[in-house]
Amino acid sequence: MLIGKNLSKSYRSKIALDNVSIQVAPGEICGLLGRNGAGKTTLFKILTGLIRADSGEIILQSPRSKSIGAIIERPGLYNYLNAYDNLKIFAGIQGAKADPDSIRDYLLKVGLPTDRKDPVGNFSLGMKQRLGIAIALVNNPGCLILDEPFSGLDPFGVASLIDLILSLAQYEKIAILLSSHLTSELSRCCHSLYIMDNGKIVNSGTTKHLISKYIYSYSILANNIESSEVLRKYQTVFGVNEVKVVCNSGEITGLLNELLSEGVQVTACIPDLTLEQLIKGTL
Ligand SMILES: Nc1ncnc2c1ncn2[C@@H]1O[C@H](COP(=O)(O)OP(=O)(O)OP(=O)(O)O)[C@@H](O)[C@H]1O
Repeated sequence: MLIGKNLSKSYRSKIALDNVSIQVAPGEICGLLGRNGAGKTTLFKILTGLIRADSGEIILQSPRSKSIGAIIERPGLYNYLNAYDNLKIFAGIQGAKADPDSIRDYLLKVGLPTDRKDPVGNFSLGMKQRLGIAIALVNNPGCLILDEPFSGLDPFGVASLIDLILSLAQYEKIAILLSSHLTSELSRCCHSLYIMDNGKIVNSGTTKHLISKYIYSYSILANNIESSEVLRKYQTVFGVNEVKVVCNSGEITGLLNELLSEGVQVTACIPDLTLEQLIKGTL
C-alpha cells in the first residue's frame, strides 16, 4: 500500500503541490490525470524520494524488500548497451541477482525478446518502456510508479503496454500508479483516477463511477454504421465507419442492443471522457 498524505511542495513562489493526498492498494492501478504543469511529476518525485515535500507524509506498507520501482519522465537506459547488459548493470546496482537466468526472467516478465543482442538505442519507444519497467521491477517492488508511460507510443504500443500493466497488477499484486494527460488511456486500465489541476486534486473516484457520472458521448465503430435508422433519434457526428453519439452511460446498452438488432456490426464502443469534463466536474 502506498499512501501520500497532505503533500505540499513549492518551487520558490510557485506552488506545485497543494495538500495532495493519494492512496494505491496492492493489485490496484491508479491513474493521475492532469494537464502539463499540473504537478504530476512533482508528486511522483516526492513519492519516490527524489525530492522532499515541504509538508505531508508518505506511508509505504509492503512486506517486500523494495518498496517502489519507478520510471520518472523517461527510462534512463544505456543506449549503447544491449537489453541484457542494461539489466545486468541495474540489477547489480540494486544488489539483485544478475545471472543469465534471472535476466532472462526479467525480460520475459515484460514481454521482451531474450535473444536481441543489438544496442537498446535501436529499440522502439515501446520496447524501451518495457525495458525500463523490467529494471523498475528488479527486486520485486510492492509499488510501481510510471510517469507518462504511454507518451509517444502508437495505438498498438499503448494497447500492449496496457496489457502488461494489467497483468502486473493482477498476477504480481503490485500497486501501480500511472500519470497521463490523456483520459482515454488511463480510463482503459485504471481502477481509480485522481484528477490534478494547478497542484490540487480536483476530482477523484473509481473509473467506473467517473465514467457513469461524466460521460455524455460515445464513439461507436461499425462497418455499416451509416445505414442505421436507430441513430436518427440521437445527436451524432459521423466519421468513416465510426459515429460519435451523444448519450449517457445509462442509455448506451440499450442503443447497442438496438444497433445489433438492426444488423449493424459494432466492433468497438469507446466512452469519450475528456479531461476538461473531469476537471470542471468539481470546479
Ligand atoms: N525544479 C523546478 N523549479 C521550478 N519550478 C518547477 C520545477 N519543477 C516543476 N516546476 C513547476 O511546478 C509545476 C508542476 O510541474 P510538474 O512537472 O510536476 O507538472 P506535470 O503535471 O508533471 O507536467 P508535465 O505533464 O508537463 O510533465 C509547473 O508549473 C512547473 O513549471
